[in-house]
Amino acid sequence: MSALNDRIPVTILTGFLGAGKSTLLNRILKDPEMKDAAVIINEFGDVGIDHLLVESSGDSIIELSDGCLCCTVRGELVDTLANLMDAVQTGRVKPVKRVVIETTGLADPAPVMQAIMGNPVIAANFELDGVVTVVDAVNGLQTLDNHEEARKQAAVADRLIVSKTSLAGATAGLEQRLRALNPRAAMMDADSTDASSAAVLVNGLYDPATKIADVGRWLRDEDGHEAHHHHDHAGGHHSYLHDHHDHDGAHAHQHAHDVNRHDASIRSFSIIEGKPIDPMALEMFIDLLRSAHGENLLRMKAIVSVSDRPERPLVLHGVQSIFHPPVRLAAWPDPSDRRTRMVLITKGLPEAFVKELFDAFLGKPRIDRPDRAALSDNPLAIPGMRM
Ligand SMILES: Nc1nc2c(ncn2[C@@H]2O[C@H](COP(=O)(O)OP(=O)(O)OP(=O)(O)O)[C@@H](O)[C@H]2O)c(=O)[nH]1
Repeated sequence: MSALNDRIPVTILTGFLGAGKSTLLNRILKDPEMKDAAVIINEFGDVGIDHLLVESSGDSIIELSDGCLCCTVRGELVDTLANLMDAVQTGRVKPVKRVVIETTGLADPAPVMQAIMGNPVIAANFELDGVVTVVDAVNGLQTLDNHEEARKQAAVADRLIVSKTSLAGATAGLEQRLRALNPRAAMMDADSTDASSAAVLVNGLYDPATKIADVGRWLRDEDGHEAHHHHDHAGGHHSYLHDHHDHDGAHAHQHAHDVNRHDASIRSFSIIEGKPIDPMALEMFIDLLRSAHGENLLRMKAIVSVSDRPERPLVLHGVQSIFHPPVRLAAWPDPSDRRTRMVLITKGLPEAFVKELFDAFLGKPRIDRPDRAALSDNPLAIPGMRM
């Protein structure tokens, strides 16, 4: 076990769904100071996409396999940090100077923070250096109104990074709201050089006393919480150093659902398609989803095989009603898997509904379902589905 002053600094990078965490992380990882950093990504859903899109130069991305919505993955994070320490100490991986943990957008940050500060074995080897929270200037105010997790993410931050300012109008209202939640955090624009250098991760030992009083309470509450929160993950596992799992099989989760953690109407699911998709059908599907159901679509992330250029996949990002410009990758990140994979997080928008819509646009025949033309004429009408 290392001496306390050798502890590895850990930064938690958080922010609500689609705020721009991975975008910021990709920029920061280009800083030479990040050469010996390990990155832990906690991704929602049963199909990992983030690890394909975060560009790390070394073998340093650890994917927490299961960001299932009703779990905090605290136990898995503790195991991962312990295994990382073991791998460093036994020389299986090169020394690590810093760890960055990118949480899911729905994460309550308190249990993640407590996993580092409250576990004696972890706290002997790692120290929480700071929390960096990304807040999206376009959806930020509404998200803070609607989601407690987002308010907590902002309140615990040492640095508040406001993203997408070029897409938003005035940000004074958002800044005021953030100041009320967190009077002392440094606030910066995601486009600034300060935000994209490794220095943004360096803060000094985390100090809850610099935050609003609620923060200390959340952390104390969290200390007692784990004892009551039971997981039994049939597929519970983590991987590291690019040893990514295939998540396509059915994920059998059995755990006591903690209803206080998340809004029960929030669901995550994925769509996988083996055949390349006609670009027109894709555009119509996305357009309908965005325009008719955008407010229930908290997040959509996809890597798509499009029939016009199947060798160059398209990456799509939807955040509520905003779809960011799609990006064509030069090649498939993992050439052995060229399937379209879409991960969605919805609120009150059933999985079956979205899948039927997708199948209809793909022209997959089924007798009891309207075809693409009928859906485009009347987007809300799906027989048997009441929204
Ligand atoms: N214009 C603009 N777009 C941005 C900015 N930051 C992020 N985006 C876009 O927003 C979308 C989502 O960004 P991500 O970095 O994947 O967001 P995230 O917070 O990691 O998303 P989750 O992990 O799913 O919660 C992408 O299409 C980005 O290109 C920004 O500062 N300006």
